[in-house]
Amino acid sequence: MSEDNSQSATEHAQLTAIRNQIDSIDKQIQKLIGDRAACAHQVAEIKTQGGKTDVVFYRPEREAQVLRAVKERNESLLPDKEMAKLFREIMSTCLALEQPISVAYLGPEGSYSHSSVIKQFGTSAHPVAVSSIEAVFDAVAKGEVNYGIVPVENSTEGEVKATQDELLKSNLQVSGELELAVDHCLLSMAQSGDKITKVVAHQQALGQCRQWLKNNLPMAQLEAVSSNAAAAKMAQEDSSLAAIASEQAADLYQLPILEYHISDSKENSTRFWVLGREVVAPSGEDKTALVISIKNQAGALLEVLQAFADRGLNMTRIISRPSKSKNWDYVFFIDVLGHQQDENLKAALQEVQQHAEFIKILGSFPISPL
Ligand SMILES: O=C(O)C(=O)C[C@]1(C(=O)O)C=C[C@@H](O)C=C1
Repeated sequence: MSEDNSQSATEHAQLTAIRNQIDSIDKQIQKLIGDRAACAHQVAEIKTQGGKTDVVFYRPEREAQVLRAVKERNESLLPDKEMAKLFREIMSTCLALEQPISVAYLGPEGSYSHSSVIKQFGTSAHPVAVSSIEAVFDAVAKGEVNYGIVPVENSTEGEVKATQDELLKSNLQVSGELELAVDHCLLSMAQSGDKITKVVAHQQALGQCRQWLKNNLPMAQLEAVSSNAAAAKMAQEDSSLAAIASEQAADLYQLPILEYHISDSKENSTRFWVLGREVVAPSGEDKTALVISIKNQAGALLEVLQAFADRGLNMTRIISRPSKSKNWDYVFFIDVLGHQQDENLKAALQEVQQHAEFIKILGSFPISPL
């Protein structure tokens, strides 16, 4: 036997041994996942006992606690977030066993909103594409879907005005929050960059990759289209085109990724909110979103801010928007750490009420562990 062969025989024996170990571990994992699913089934029976019909199966506060615990006890070679993602998927299938969950998002398929549905609910949820942010609110309010997901704020572009304006009118609850890295890729059927004559993408994506395009595809024409997902569809049919879109869009439209991470700012990310019809219980690490209009008197806004500051409550965001009821009249959207059932936040909100003409709690929800 040559040295090479003997080496590969040793390697073969080593691989066989470790693969046997993997097989045995997989068997145990499978058995335990099956046991976990049986528990979820029992949870559903408990939730529906006595013939209850208005049952809430999805419990974001519990999911956040499970995922935080997974990250906390992780001592493996896998990063905390990757380990949490695996459990995100396990819970997604367990929840689907209790009740299939439908989630409306701003389509088309392959958009960043679509990715946010999968990140928050896992792949067992049913994403339902609708054509506007207003339509997401509508679908949840009418009970056509269980939940909705809307973009709230982009790290480079700022707040999403349509979402803020709908929140002001709506009676829905903000039930969750997640942040999604907006990491653009260049997708094309072309064999190489020099075969690309045109780059298609949503105007915003073209803007976010302007420098990269100038440096790497200086000769290509740039064309703005309705969405990045629509651009991916076009690139699928014409190999002289390249689209800017997400890795998920590449998967969906079966387009090769010629280049990853082409955004000029590597930190570009969007925050999304989950919209539901139920109030979410405290998870231990929560945030509360509210909207207020203040009395037209000197120092009223300062009094509001003071009510939070006096109690050591961390305000993570404040933005103003026209109230739309009177010219030059504004409302303030405020995010503060804590749950509306926490004693100190409750007291702060009562004090805020004294200085506000109007106050609406949009919801308390878990800070995302993902
Ligand atoms: O604890 C519950 O209420 C469950 O329904 C179980 C479970 C899980 O798989 O852990 C599933 C779905 C919920 O969103 C939260 C948790």
